Amino acid sequence: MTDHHLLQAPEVRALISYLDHETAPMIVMNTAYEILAANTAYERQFAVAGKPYLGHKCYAISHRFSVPCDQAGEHCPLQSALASKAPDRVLHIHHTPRGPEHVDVELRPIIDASHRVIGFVERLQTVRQASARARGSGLVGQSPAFNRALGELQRVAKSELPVLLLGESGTGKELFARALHETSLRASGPFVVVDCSGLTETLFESEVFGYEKGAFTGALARKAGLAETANGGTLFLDEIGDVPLSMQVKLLRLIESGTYRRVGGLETLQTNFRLVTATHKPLERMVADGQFRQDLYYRIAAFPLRLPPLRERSGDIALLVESLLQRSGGNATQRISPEALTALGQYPWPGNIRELRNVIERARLFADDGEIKVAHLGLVAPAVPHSAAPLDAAGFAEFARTFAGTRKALAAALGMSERTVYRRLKQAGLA
Ligand SMILES: Nc1ncnc2c1ncn2[C@@H]1O[C@H](COP(=O)(O)OP(=O)(O)OP(=O)(O)O)[C@@H](O)[C@H]1O
Repeated sequence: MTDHHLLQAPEVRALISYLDHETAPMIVMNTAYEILAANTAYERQFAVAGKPYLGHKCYAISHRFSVPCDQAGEHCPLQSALASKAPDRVLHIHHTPRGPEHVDVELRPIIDASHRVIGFVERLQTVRQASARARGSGLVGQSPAFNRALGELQRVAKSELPVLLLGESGTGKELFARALHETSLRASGPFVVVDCSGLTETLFESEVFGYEKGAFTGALARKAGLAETANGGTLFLDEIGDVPLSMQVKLLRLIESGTYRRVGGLETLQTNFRLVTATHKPLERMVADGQFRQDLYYRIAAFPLRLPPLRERSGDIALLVESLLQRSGGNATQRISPEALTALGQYPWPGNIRELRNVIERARLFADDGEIKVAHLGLVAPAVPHSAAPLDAAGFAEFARTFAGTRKALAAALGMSERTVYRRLKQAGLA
């Protein structure tokens, strides 16, 4: 059902031959969502052998949907480009010959002489800084909450705007900061991390600004500060909310003018970095309470990017667990039982991914037969909330037999009273 009329228009044929020399994968579509043409880069990266795509709907090819994205709960760039007659951009997960991948999609309408949209050119760019498949390192995720954060990261990365990452502890702020750097135009420059928590005023100053020989006892040689090391790259100030008030003014000057002085030095030095900061603290409230300078706050908060806590992206837990199991230091053949995965999905994760990592690393030590079971997780309530289907006698006995904690912990994990647990243990012949 290819739109031959459009395809044969000389302008479109010229366009197709032009696109073929583009290094980015590109396709031409009509307003009925059908792929009319693709360039060589698309063919190479996205075409599946033996699976034709010409004349097929974009949503069927890229998403295996039977309806357009907007009817499947996702944003459809074609719909909005059609309505606005202007380009639209979105981050989607596409099926590729390699499996699901994050793809940055930009769609431009082709408009005819009477101002009608007659087709589109779509440019697809695979996002390499995050994976929608299990991977032993780096950012992984594919839940809507994760995709939203990643989409924002893609938007801001290529600008020079300072980014403020907001998220609870263990939500991956450092990984996001690194991904931002790697996506930015400074990717070939250094990525320098300063952990501002627990640094005293003097330590902060000498770490960030460096010092001259003899600036203080023990300063035996001149030392470059991290602001200097970050020249040409990205400076990531983690836990910016912990920077002492007295240091905030020096930091502000550094950020505003790129100038600073080493401790004990007279010379004003110049550096040039992209600033990324992160905090789990309520900075706005700290500004209101006088604990954080307002001018510094405005300076760093140009682009606040909220990282979702794990409980808002529980759809990613299986993917994260699989990724953690691929990490070195353990037995790569280990698996997780479906029940254990369900229990992980119901736990609230106050410590986020860091806590998940610790739970999995600990559980691996107990999984003698290669399978991580609920009891190995050591989760305390509400791992199995009251709303979950009650365990039958066999399920209860299996759970109780393999549970590593005390009877009290068992009761908590099952959301039962200790008396009920005792009664059921007796019934199962376990007490
Ligand atoms: N999306 C993700 N995919 C894979 N691993 C992740 C992801 N997010 C976080 N992690 C892992 O979780 C752990 C915590 O991440 P990270 O240190 O970046 O968190 P953080 O928010 O900076 O924590 P804190 O605020 O406590 O410093 C790390 O082991 C990291 O590799």
